[in-house]
Amino acid sequence: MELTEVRQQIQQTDQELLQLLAKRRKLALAVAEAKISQNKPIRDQQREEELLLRLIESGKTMELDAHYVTRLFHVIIEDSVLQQQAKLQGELRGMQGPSVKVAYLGGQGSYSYWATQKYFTRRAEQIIDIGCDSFNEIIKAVETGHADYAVLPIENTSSGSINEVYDLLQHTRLSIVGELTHPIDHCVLGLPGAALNQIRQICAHPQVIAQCSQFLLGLTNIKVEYCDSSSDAFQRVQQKQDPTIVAIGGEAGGKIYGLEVLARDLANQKDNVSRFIVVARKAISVAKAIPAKTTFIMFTGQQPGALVDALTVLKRHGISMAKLESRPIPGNPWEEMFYVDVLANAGDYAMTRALEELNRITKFIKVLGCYPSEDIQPTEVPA
Ligand SMILES: C=C(O[C@@H]1C=C(C(=O)O)C=C[C@H]1O)C(=O)O
Repeated sequence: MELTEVRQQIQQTDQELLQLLAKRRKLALAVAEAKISQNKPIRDQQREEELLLRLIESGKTMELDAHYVTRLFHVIIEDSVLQQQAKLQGELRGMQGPSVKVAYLGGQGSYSYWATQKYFTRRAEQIIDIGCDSFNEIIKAVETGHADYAVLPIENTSSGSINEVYDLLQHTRLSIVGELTHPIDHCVLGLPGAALNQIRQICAHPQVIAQCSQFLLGLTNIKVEYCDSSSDAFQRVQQKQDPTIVAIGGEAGGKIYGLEVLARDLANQKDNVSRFIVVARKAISVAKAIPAKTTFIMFTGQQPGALVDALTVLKRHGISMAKLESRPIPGNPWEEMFYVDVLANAGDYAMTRALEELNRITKFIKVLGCYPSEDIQPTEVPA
């Protein structure tokens, strides 16, 4: 067969795959409706396990190996669960009418830009993206009504918590209404013709520098220029037109600015993933059929055992903690505000009781938001 002919057949097959994926998505939404009327949880891992085992067996008869089949269906099932969750929350393609205005760090091509697209594509027909130069400006954009939502990075597997964002959350009346994780693949990006052994200057956001610290330690005589965002770094490299100046950022983002990859996989951790939060002026309540997270901040005072007592309240109510972070309280040297993420719905009986008790024993407590958990752990099946 001729190359062009085979390629045509591949194209036709891919088109059929897309149609089948779209059909499967629609069916998953029909399942969500049935679950809503029967008051059933969205996720059913037993069903997922049965389905995966059946597909693996059937794949073997077609010379498709188990690993390949499992990987593909993890992605498909994750999408299906997230579509169903968005539907149940009443957010699917109509979060606030047809379009949403979203504030985020940088411009087109920054990591926050991709996270914004990923989160809101499911939820709105049109995203009006409002790029900002700082986290402070992002918060202000939503507070003043200039934007409906903000997307903010809160932690990263290589560099840990993003303190600036934690500190801003202490002083805003905005609520956390969503979360998402997004893989962050750092690359060195330069003008066409640039070479890795000739670079003299690197432009990058300070968070990116922190996440690639080990790679940067191996370089000598290179100036590092801090930028407001990865897209700001790309823009600077594009404007300077000097092949010895490069940026660090994501490949897809760099492409928008005509930059090419000179090196990849720069992050200290192999799995470099950022968690983003979505904030809005109005808090939401999360449907019971969806796994929820609640984030609150508390000041316990410094008496012996104060934090243990607070955490014991969670333990007594059977509430699991996903994260505990402490940050200084401005104006009160050496006193700390604790940030707590728990795997619970703020509207549940146990959580309401726990919050009431915490209210009594702490000096200050505030719920920053309750939101659907988008951390869909894949169902593993025996090999
Ligand atoms: C579609 C369903 O909902 C979820 C998604 C599944 C899927 O995409 O196959 C399977 C089980 C559930 O976790 C279902 O329950 O059938």
